[in-house]
Amino acid sequence: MTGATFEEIAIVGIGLIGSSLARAAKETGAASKVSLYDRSEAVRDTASSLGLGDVSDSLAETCRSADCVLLCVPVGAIEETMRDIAPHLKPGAIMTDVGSVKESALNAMQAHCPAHVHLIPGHPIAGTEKSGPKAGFASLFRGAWHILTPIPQQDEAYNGAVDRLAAFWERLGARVEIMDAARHDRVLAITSHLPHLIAYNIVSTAYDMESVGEGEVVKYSAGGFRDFTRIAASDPTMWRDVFLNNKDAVLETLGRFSEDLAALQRAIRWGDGDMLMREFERARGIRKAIIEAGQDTDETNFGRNAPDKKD
Ligand SMILES: NC(=O)C1=CN([C@@H]2O[C@H](COP(=O)(O)OP(=O)(O)OC[C@H]3O[C@@H](n4cnc5c(N)ncnc54)[C@H](O)[C@@H]3O)[C@@H](O)[C@H]2O)C=CC1
Ligand SMILES: O=C(O)C(=O)Cc1ccc(O)cc1
Repeated sequence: MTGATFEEIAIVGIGLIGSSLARAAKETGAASKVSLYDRSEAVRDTASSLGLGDVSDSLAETCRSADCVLLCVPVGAIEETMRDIAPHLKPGAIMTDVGSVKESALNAMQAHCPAHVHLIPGHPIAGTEKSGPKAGFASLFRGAWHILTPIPQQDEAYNGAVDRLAAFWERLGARVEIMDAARHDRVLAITSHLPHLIAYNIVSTAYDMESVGEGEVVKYSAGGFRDFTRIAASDPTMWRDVFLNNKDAVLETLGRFSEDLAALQRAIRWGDGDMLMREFERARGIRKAIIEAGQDTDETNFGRNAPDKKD
């Protein structure tokens, strides 16, 4: 495609996602100008030295002439950041975010977003356990889903803005899906949020086992446990905010999970091998379906396509 989708984008929050966006927008030509802001001076300095775009120490300056502002901060910081950005947005601009929870993000942004701006929340289903500007990379969104949760029943100009934002993400290589915010939160509770909670919990249990020393856990950790430790290395602030902001859906999913886990516990106790076989075979089927749907290629597998950099 020739010509940028947006003349100028502003990225607020230059961590893993914000810096990946900056790199991808430049590499694909989706934006002619990339303006960046982070509240941390150290992060701004790193972003400048990495050449990610025009880094400013003024949030107002960063957002003033942007056609699209992308909020890439932890979910718990969305409301205050939106409040600070609001007076500086130009009429007709698109305001979006990348938060992992969508209903609370929508409410937080809607509370402050001016009427002359098109508010379209979004969430890239792509990431890694790393954080910070050095951890980002341009191919992160390639082949991954990007979910947009627009406000229903808006006018034609709004719908046009949704199409434009979708075109931007597609230019970065993402596949765009439109979804209701509450539904997004229920789906992600089981496919992303609960797996992270389980990972944090299994690592914590291993730490606390009196009968197995920490050294042995590190030394003999087999594939399964190692995979959990990767996920449990994710940013604590980000995940605290996810759980506090998707409380209802996570608690409901956790309830079902605990019941199913108790059933497996029972099957082990009573030697019910048939039940274990039934459950394990069904789980294998889901894995097969994910592979067949092309969701576990090198392009889309979380983290696997990340350059192995320390942050
Ligand atoms: N890490 C991941 O794998 C994914 C994260 N997300 C979402 O993306 C968002 C950002 O996550 P990451 O990039 O991983 O985090 P990160 O920790 O790498 O970066 C966040 C950045 O936001 C900055 N920040 C915090 N509060 C701010 C504020 N008030 N004003 C300006 N900057 C502020 C921090 O200084 C930091 O540089 C989160 O909402 C997260 O839920 C979405 C998909 C994947
Ligand atoms: O690293 C992993 O395994 C992930 O699950 C990445 C991830 C984290 C949070 C999101 O909202 C989306 C993707």
